[in-house]
Amino acid sequence: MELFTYMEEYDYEQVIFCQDKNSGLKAIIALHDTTLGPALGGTRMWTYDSEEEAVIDALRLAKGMTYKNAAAGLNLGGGKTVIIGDPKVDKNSEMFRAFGRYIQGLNGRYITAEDVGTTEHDMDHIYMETDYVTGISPEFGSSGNPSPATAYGMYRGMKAAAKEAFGTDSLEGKTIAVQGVGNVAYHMCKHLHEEGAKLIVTDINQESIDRAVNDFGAQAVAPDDIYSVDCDIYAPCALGATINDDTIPQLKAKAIAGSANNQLAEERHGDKLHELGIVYAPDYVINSGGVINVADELNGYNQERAYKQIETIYDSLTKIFEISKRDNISTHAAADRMAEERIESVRKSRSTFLQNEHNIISRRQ
Ligand SMILES: NC(=O)c1ccc[n+]([C@@H]2O[C@H](COP(=O)([O-])OP(=O)(O)OC[C@H]3O[C@@H](n4cnc5c(N)ncnc54)[C@H](O)[C@@H]3O)[C@@H](O)[C@H]2O)c1
Ligand SMILES: CC(C)C[C@H](N)C(=O)O
Repeated sequence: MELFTYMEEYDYEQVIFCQDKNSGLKAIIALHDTTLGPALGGTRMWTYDSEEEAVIDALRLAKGMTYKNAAAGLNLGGGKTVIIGDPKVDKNSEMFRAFGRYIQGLNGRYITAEDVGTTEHDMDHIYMETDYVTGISPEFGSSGNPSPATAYGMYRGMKAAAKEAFGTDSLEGKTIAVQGVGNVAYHMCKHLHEEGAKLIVTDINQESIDRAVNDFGAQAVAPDDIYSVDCDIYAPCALGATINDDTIPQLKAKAIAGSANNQLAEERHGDKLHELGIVYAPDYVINSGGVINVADELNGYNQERAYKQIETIYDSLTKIFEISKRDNISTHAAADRMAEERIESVRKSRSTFLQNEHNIISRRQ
């Protein structure tokens, strides 16, 4: 891969490779755009087939965070980390402490939190070395694991998508096909079950399936069958790129509303959904509840304030659906436009030189 060519094409600021032989740490921090403020984005730990695949994942996820934070109205830029390794066998506390020291070295340009494969406990180890970490244990005054907040935003966003697709935002009696019932989707399913939705779930982890079947009476299907099940809403909540040339023709759902980052394999798949009249809730808008929640820590965490802001995901999606209809563009293009306009207007308003620029981190003390 021609790394600088890729960085230039999508306008990335910086990529940092971190290695620590003692703990086995191999991490890639990608910083996409810090116009709005320091980059806030989670740390993913995953087994990648190649180093190139890991770099591309970090880059794609970091760009997604720029758009997510901008669309959510946060004064934060976009970045993300991937740690190469199997979270079940390769983790140790030294690894996260070593990683924390690399974050500290960035002096506030990057703030991290959880993502797939990392936990509140891992964030606590990072916190031993740096302040630039959120989603640590609540006893440190933090908001804790962001998954329940992401799930609540997902639930609100799914209602907005239902309103657009079916004319009512009630999910009672609706059939929702959930791919991946991990941290976020489990909490999301709880809200959906309480409202009377029917759930069809899949996962590659049998324990996660059993939990959803036992707790919510969900019907379980094999991983490859989730795309073609009879349902009203498809919720991709595992990893990215599951909306692609193979899966779109199989979908029976009228709406897509899931938590996974980078759901569209390519932008053209979002256009295809628009053509087919499938309501797509752009991933980085509907799944922004977690980042809204951890970002609130930078002001001294207040759950009521954070959840009030998470509620606005419903309105943001409604606005995106309106723009999509008005301008006959896909919903992901409408969301991108909203995020880019915000970044541009702030970029223009920040042209004046300041010796000591104020930013959100200065409020943290
Ligand atoms: N945790 C958050 O607050 C948050 C916030 C925003 C976005 N997201 C995104 O949402 C997604 C889920 O996050 P999470 O924290 O719940 O992660 P998680 O690891 O707890 O859950 C993911 C689940 O997907 C399953 N899975 C993986 N590959 C699969 C496949 N091919 N088919 C079926 N199931 C599969 C895993 O076994 C796991 O149970 C990720 O893409 C993450 O980046 C998470
Ligand atoms: C809580 C956030 C900082 C990170 C989260 N995994 C996301 O993708 O939004």
